[in-house]
Amino acid sequence: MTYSEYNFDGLIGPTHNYAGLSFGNLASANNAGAASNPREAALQGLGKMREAMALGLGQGFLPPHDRPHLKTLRALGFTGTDRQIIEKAAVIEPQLLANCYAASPMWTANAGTVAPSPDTADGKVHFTAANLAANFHRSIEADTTARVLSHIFHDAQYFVHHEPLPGAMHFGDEGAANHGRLCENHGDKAVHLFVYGEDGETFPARQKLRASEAVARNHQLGSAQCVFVKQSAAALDAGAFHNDVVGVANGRVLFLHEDSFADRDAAYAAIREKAPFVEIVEATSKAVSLEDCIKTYLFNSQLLTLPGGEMALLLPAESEENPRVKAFLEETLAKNNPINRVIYKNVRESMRNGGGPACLRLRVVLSEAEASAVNANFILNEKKITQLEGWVKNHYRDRVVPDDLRDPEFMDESFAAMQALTDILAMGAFYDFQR
Ligand SMILES: NCCC[C@H](NC(=O)CCC(=O)O)C(=O)O
Repeated sequence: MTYSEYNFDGLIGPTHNYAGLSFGNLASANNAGAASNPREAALQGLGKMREAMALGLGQGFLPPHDRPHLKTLRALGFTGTDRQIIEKAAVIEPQLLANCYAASPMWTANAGTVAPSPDTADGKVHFTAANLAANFHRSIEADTTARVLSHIFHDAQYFVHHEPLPGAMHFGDEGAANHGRLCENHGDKAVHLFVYGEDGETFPARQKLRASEAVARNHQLGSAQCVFVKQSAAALDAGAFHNDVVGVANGRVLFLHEDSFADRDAAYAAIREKAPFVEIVEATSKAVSLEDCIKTYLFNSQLLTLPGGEMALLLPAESEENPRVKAFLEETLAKNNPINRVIYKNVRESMRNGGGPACLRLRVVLSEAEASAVNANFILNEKKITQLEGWVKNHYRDRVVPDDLRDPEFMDESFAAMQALTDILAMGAFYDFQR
């Protein structure tokens, strides 16, 4: 059977804005209150998807969520018509309103964790939507994300869905952003690398060990297939709120910063024991500081196996602009390792909220039969991506500032866009605002 990796990118929603909501995420804090450009953001995201398609890779997408999330505002005691809810929240709880307006479901690496069928005891593809309990604006994504995943991967013959983990931060789970899969070929039974954190001096850890263990149990992974590694407090405190800011795994390659893990040597030994084929490609602090990693998101790149077998890194443009990072990448290409191509893409609108190319995608390895059971409305081809670009151009603003969130007109526009999208994708009355 042939297995391929599909990247499901988040289609960036019409309310993309900079509200400074994520403590520990330096870009989010530094750009709080700045003007965003949702139209450009969504087109940059689609541009990245086009790049992966041009490389011959399978590309899907997950739709944005309905924002502002009125269901949350109603649950928190705001009453009246939709417009009245916005007007009241804008006066009484502007920060809460901003939380309910976040377009953060765009970062689908946090949508959930996936275990492909070669890895699981029952031979099915398992999904656990992330509870994203660490941040309020993200925690309200979990229900809709679970609904989206079950909608797209609907066929129970192939796909199993687990509810987001209960218990909020006790089982804080941020999905695939702290998870990597190591194997010689996508279709092999793989070793799963789960990275968890403990609070640093400055910033809190979002992913709990007990959550990673629960996901591994849900996904029916054997203990010989799982490695649980603690991230370093230094990386966390430097701004690596998700481990995918300092490392990425693909196939047999683990590409990372040497200060990613709390105990580097023990972590590498544990990984090598279960995945002896692993090739670790590392940046030393001397070559690239953690600060440069966080600024450029060098490791938040997509490490892609191309149809010919070579590997390419799809990096944010910020990595090309930093001379030390660029030199490290050139050195990496010249060395004897499977990475032999770099591609830089502009995803600046997302980067300014702390999300690079890897944050914007959820990887799902599928057999041919599984791929043909996926809801085809969410797999891209030239016609579909052109249609989505047209939808963005019709419905999105090119400038959003914090005060715009107070204006019910902006809500109406966002819902009109979402209504049009559900029509394009034949989703029916899918979102809370349509029910
Ligand atoms: N994987 C990348 C996630 C980035 C995301 N940023 C945000 O939610 C920022 C939103 C804002 O501040 O407006 C986060 O921190 O979880």
